[in-house]
Amino acid sequence: MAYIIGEIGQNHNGSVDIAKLLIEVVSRPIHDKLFGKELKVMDAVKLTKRDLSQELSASQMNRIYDTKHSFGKTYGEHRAFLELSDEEHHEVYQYAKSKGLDFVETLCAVGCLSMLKLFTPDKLKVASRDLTNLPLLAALAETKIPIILSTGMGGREELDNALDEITRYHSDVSILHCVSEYPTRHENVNLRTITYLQKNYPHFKIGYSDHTIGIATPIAAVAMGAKIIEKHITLDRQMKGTDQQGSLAIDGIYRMVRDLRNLELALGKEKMVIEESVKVAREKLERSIASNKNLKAGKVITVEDLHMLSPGDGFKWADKNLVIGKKLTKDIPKDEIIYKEHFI
Ligand SMILES: C=C(OP(=O)(O)O)C(=O)O
Repeated sequence: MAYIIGEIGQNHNGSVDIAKLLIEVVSRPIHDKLFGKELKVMDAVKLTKRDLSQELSASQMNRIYDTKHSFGKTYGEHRAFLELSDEEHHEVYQYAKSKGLDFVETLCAVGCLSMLKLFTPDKLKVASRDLTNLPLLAALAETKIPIILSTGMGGREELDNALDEITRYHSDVSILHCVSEYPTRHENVNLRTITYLQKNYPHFKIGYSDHTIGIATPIAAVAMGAKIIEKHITLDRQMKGTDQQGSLAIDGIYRMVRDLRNLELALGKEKMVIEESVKVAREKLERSIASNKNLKAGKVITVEDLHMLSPGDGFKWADKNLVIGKKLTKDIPKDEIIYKEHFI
């Protein structure tokens, strides 16, 4: 089953309570009315930690940021408002674990590793923008915590360099196909890259980090064999914040997980099998050899006497030679199935 990560990112709007509320919601199992079963929603939630001293150029940090989504007068103030402290990350981690969820953390700079003194996330995520940040990759890999690597801005060369760096320390690495376009238009998603990654990186788990609107693309990614799905989640798509509108709210999260889990069940086996469950329909609806006219006892059956009718519990046409040439032991009216006990 695919491992589903709910990316909270900055949709907590700087509030531990909002992060906890989201975790509370995605840790509640959903009851699938159609199939009468309970489904676990997310396997993990994810937060992102930035070190603002290692984030942006001074001019970018000091630029006026005056939009309806801004939480500060400058972009730097806005970012600072959205940043949770190490202790707050720890609190959210503990809450997620208490709710039975894994906790994944994107660490955006070497300075962020201080957080690991407080707790150990289940996995570390490398955001697409840091695929080429080899010093950061080395520092993350040195912790020996499993790594999930996103590739939304890179190609083969960048990915190979990143893997070379990380695998100097360990090889518990998963690779996520991703397109860093927000939101990603469907024509740019290139889901077939998942197949490319599966073929070219067979020793790594391949997944997909989604930025499209809606739920079709992550579900299709699972159909293509993605083993990890990351999707942005929010309490309400109308909330203040640049990422809220492109994220899935509760209803969408539930639908995605329900459809994705049902799809996994539906993928089933590769060979052609006649399932037990089909047998009822098969007996009722398939065709059997039947009389196409009134046939008298003693008649030797010929191909001209036969056609095919339902139900399907008699002879198949492929077995017609078991019937043709046999002598009827009783009258068979027109349009009746001819069974074994009707002839010798
Ligand atoms: C931006 C992130 O990831 P991705 O590149 O997969 O969107 C992240 O993990 O913070």
